Amino acid sequence: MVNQIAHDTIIVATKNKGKVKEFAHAFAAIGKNVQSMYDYPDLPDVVEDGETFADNALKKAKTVALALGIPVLADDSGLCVDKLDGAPGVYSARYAGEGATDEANNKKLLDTLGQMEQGEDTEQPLLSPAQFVCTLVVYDPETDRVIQASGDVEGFIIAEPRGFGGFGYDPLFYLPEYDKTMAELTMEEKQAISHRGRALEQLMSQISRNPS
Ligand SMILES: O=c1nc[nH]c2c1ncn2[C@H]1C[C@H](O)[C@@H](COP(=O)(O)OP(=O)(O)OP(=O)(O)O)O1
Ligand SMILES: [Mg+2]
Repeated sequence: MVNQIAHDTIIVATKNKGKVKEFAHAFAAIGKNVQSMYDYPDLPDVVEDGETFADNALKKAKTVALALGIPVLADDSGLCVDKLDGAPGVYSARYAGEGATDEANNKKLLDTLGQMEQGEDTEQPLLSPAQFVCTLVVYDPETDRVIQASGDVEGFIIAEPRGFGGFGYDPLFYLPEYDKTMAELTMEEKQAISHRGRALEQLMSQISRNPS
């Protein structure tokens, strides 16, 4: 990548428009454009069958980088809920089934937690601790070099969605220190504290410490 950081355009192996917006915003700050898999319609599909975020991120970065012949960044991320023993985890995107919408995944999460709560003596429904987790991988097809970075953020799942920013599970992810959900933060605020923002910071510092 490191090569790639020298270029004006960063290619991100994603089809998630929410991620594309966040990366575009982050890289604009250092004068870089972002392209995604939508800019290269003939790319092969990537089956995300890894057991970890890192496995899937590497698979996405490598598949697209080998197809294009240049370094590529990929993001694999998800929501881990304590009460669900870390689920949906790497299955976050398809929690409610293959190709599920964010709305369907959010509904499934609330239904699942709601069912678990029946019979529980709880005053505060659904304040289940949870983490967002993100692993970023850059793969350079010329050198076979891999750079990996991760980030996470702690919060709580709330019973009613709040806010219209962000994407995915953001409206259900409550941050007590802000008294807001992730979907009620501005993009700058989200970036400063999110799993993706933290992973990106770690990635950039690795690259600046170890350029090639
Ligand atoms: O900041 C976030 N705010 C809310 N939800 C989030 C976030 N970050 C990941 N998530 C959720 C969305 C999706 O359900 C799953 C990611 O799955 P993941 O496979 O990495 O991404 P994806 O399939 O949407 O796009 P792609 O693989 O093309 O990058 O975790
Ligand atoms: Mg995916």
